Amino acid sequence: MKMSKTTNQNRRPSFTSSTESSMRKRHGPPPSSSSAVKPISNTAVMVAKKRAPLGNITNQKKDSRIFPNSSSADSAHCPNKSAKLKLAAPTQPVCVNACETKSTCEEEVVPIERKAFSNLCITPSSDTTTNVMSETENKEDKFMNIDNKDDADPQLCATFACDIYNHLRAAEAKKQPAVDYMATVQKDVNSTMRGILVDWLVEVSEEYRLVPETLYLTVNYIDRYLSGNVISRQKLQLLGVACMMIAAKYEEVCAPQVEEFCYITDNTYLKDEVLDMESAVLNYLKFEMSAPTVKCFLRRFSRAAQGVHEAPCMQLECMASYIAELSLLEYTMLSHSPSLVAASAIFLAKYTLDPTRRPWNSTLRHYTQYEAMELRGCVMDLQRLCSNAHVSTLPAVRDKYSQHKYKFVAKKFCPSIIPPDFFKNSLSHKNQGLRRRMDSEHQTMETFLRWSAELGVSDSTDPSQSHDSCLGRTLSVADFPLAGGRGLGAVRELRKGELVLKVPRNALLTTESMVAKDQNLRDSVNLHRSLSSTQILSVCLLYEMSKGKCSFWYPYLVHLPRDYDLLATFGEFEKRALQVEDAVWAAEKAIAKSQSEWKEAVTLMKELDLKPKFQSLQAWNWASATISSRTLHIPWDSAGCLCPVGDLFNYDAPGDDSNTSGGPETVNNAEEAGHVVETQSERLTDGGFDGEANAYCLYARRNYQLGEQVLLCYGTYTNLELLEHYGFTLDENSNDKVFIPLETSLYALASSWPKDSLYIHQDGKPSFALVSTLRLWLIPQSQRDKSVMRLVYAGSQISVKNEILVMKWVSEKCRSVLKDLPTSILEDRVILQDIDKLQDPELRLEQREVEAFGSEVRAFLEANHLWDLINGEFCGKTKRIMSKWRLSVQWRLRNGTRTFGLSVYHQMLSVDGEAEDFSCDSSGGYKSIEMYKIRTSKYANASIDPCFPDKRIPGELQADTIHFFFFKYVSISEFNNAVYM
Ligand SMILES: C[S@@+](CC[C@H](N)C(=O)[O-])C[C@H]1O[C@@H](n2cnc3c(N)ncnc32)[C@H](O)[C@@H]1O
Repeated sequence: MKMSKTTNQNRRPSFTSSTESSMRKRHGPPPSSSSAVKPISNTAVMVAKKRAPLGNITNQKKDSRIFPNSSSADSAHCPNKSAKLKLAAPTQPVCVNACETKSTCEEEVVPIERKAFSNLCITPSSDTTTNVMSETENKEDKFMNIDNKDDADPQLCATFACDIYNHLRAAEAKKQPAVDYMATVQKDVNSTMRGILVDWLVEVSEEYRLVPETLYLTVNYIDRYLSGNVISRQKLQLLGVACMMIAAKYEEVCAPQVEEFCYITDNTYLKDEVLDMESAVLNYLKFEMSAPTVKCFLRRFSRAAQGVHEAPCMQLECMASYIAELSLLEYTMLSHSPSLVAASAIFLAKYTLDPTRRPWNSTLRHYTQYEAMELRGCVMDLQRLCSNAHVSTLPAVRDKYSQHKYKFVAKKFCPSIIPPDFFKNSLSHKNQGLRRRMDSEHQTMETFLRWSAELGVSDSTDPSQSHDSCLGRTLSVADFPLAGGRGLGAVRELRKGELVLKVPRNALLTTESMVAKDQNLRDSVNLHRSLSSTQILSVCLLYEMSKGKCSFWYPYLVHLPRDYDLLATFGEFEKRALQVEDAVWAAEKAIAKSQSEWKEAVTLMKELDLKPKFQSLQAWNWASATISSRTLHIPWDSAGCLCPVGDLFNYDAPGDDSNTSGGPETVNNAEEAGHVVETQSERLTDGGFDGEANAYCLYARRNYQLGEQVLLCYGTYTNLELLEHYGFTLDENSNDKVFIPLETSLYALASSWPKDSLYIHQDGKPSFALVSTLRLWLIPQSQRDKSVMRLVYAGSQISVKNEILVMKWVSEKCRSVLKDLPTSILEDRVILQDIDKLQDPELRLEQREVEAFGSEVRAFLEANHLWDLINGEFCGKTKRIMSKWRLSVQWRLRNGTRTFGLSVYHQMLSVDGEAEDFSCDSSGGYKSIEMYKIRTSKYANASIDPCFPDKRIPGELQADTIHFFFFKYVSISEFNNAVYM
């Protein structure tokens, strides 16, 4: 993880620039003032009243009865309102706090002592510092009995809770509306109108301060009525108020009168009409007015989510209520039962408030009777609603929960990804082994963080705050399955440039610090100064490892990965699977280098009397990989240092302007302009050794939301380099380069540019040096005079003919490279899927799936004698080989896709370019092709571009636009059809 040699002082100013605008870009504008706290006043009431809820949809005339054009005179209405509002204060929940009786809850119950309240959201407490273990899988996941019979609160109905809850679960199916009534019953109304109605009712219930149960029951009555009665759009609002009136009579201590329901519709309906509708609803529902709504379940599940805390966690309750109320707006949510929506709302609320923790646990599983897996579909639907809430045209729920009294939960960021692992039922007896392992990892992590704190490692700038963990005020260890695995998450919002971690020099593992603690090591190392500093650090690391618990750094060392996926650790199969000559060669070189360095260092290891297992090549590979992937740069040793806690940051590639802060990230642009080649010192960094502080200081490279992973830029790397030094690749890596083999004479001609400047960019475009060299190479030698050379070095085209030759040549070259590779892009995708299937221990492969495996998968199974083990448990070694093989396929797929990109790009441009009359300009590169006409109908028909809704490409497009167009919006198969057919 080599950090830049750039000093902290050089880097810091770049972090101080304001990040407001970039945050806006990423997260949209801040909430408008309209979503801020709204005063409850008569004026506010009138705001609710005056809305014409279905107007947009029904195209009603302004004077239509259902959507009256309200006037300011209305505000004089309802003289008793304020008195009534006071009377109608929310009632306490009645029977919904169902709890379970002892008979059904006895298994596994752990006696609970009442604890002090602790908030569930991430707070800078030491509780939140060790999130590397999921909640369900660590020792804290003890089942908690939430039905304490001695509970003083009779409303909790502890004795009958279980029976009540079971009854509600059984009853919910009976009181459910049809899930498809819009399609099968209704003719004039649709789900959008229903949404508008519910949105308005949310506002009404807020203005009249009705209890939440009233709102939920209202919506239940509406849906049940609509399930069997066709209604016109003009009557939809009437149905809404009639249902709310019934629900209010059922739930409220002091329900609003019928006149008030007429008034709230701006007297659109007469009193008799409302009463008639009330009677129709009651008759249709056969006076069965109680129904288990989401709210019924939510109350109990929310209690289960909080365990046995004295005081409720308001933030969790508000968040879950917000999510559940959003579900009311959405007709399609009717397909989920209320208990499922309630459980899923709790799941998502917990996850939103603390994305670093597994939201589901044994207590929730027990009381909701849902496994995490069963919630998945519903949680995803709710997450979609939350993510879209800020752009929704139905703002009432969002506005309501943007208020202080609801803890502003609607303003909380809803993470877009939920780790699939969180839906796994990991407490089954099958996973006991895993759980034990995670328990122990959890404990050692706690020990490690405590040990680090004692050494002065801290994520707090306030030295007076002494804690028994070095984290918790700024960062927390967490698992990010899709972005590097174990890493560090933000436990609060972080500002760009903020110091997030400080690791004092005495905590760093360096050759110097290790030899300082061991005379024997120092003496031996001094005799082997011919070894490189990295070799010496490797030996010191192995030596330290061999000490086991006696090592000063033992708490740190136990957390190092046991194995790595760096190129040097690849076996023959994985190496060959890279397919591309350059990559295979890089792997061979890395393997050979590791071997030769090991051989050179063996003598020193022998002298140190290391146990044979620490002297082996395997141990050496481990030590070298540890150093390659985890060291940070320090000024006094080129091998770098191992930085406890600091090496838990995962990687973020430089290159995104909104993330970075000017300066070195312009490397690509510089290259484009011909000023090629970055140096190590130009690489981006987010920290460095600060001599004054005598500590390694790490800074936030951008703003972070609570719960987001905090990343570090280790430097600028292509995917092959990432694989070589760190053992992973990125799908979106703006620094990736693809090298296609070129003719020797071409390399000779390009001698003024370094060889590695002739490449294809991540977006499929050729590099400046490659285009320029080709332009020159493709004209006869006799014509390469001074004026031509000047044009070439200025980045300009030489002639139309020459330019087309360049395009054709590149296109052909790329296609022939792709053709020569053993597998196609499509096949690679299938191989990746097959590897995933093989790696999934929960998936049982059908015979026909196994038979359909392609030759590479078969060869792998053959080479590793795995045929008999399919659907069985692979051993650790096999799993490791498989993950390396997967990396190879992933790398070559990404590489091939870029080559394909270039091939297609040129193919397309040259086909049309040939027929066109275009003039060269001096802007250089392919920008000069901006006047190409895309007029062939085959391209126009192939277009599927949201930017051009009429599905036609406009007559003239800039080259960049064409490029963008083809790679972002047209799939490879569509493009194949368009271009090659
Ligand atoms: C300095 S360590 C980071 C912490 C590491 N994840 C851990 O658990 O200790 C670097 C290693 O993390 C993993 N890693 C870091 N960033 C990654 C990313 N963006 N994608 C995938 N893996 C990543 C790679 O295995 C890499 O070698």
